[in-house]
Amino acid sequence: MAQYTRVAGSVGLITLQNPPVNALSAMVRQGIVDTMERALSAPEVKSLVICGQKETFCGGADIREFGTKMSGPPLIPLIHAIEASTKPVVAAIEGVALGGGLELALGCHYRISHSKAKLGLPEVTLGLLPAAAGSQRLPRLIGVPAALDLITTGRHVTAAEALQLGIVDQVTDHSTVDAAVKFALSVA
Ligand SMILES: CCCCCCCC/C=C\C=C\CC(=O)SCCNC(=O)CCNC(=O)[C@H](O)C(C)(C)COP(=O)(O)OP(=O)(O)OC[C@H]1O[C@@H](n2cnc3c(N)ncnc32)[C@H](O)[C@@H]1OP(=O)(O)O
Repeated sequence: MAQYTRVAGSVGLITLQNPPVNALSAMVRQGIVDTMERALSAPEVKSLVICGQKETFCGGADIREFGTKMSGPPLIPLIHAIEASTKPVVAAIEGVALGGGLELALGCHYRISHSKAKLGLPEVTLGLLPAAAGSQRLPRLIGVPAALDLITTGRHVTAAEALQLGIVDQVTDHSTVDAAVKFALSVA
């Protein structure tokens, strides 16, 4: 699921909740759809932050759903709706942003990362390719050679490398959610 709260007066905070790594289960995807709708329809909300509970952004597809019947909202339109949002959306990345989790962050307008976070598109290690437009959004963001390296190796990058490549906009050693809320207030 995803929890919705309003912080700092005008920031809608969406917190992914699916232990242990806030993977994109059907319930989490439905939670994102519902909380995005709520935040977008609230006139007092001027910008949004998406984070994960317990200092982990998102580990991607929920491996516990592999081999089960697909249910819940598909990821591609969900991420497109975030990207198309008229209110700026900031991803607050702690722990990991992997696979669909990084694709979700790439659909946000800005990304703030904790210095200890790891980011990557490990789909290739599962015999897959990033299928929620990560293979389009990442090259647009950082260029084709760097994106191809990440997509074809599946390697995880540190926050420092993600900043240098241009995947994230800011790295913090402190509270990532606080930094993202401050950033969201500044771009609203
Ligand atoms: C047909 C139905 C499919 C449903 C698809 C619906 C749509 C989904 C949308 C998009 C799909 C995109 C594709 C992907 O995202 S592919 C990428 C999937 N993610 C991964 O491959 C990450 C795998 N995990 C790891 O690399 C590591 O576990 C890591 C997150 C780095 C954490 O490492 P570490 O700190 O060493 O801890 P553990 O490996 O021991 O893991 C701790 C516990 O977390 C559980 N875990 C890890 N990843 C997932 C996950 N993706 N989903 C659910 N659970 C996950 C792991 O099993 C451990 O659990 P436990 O402590 O109970 O053993």
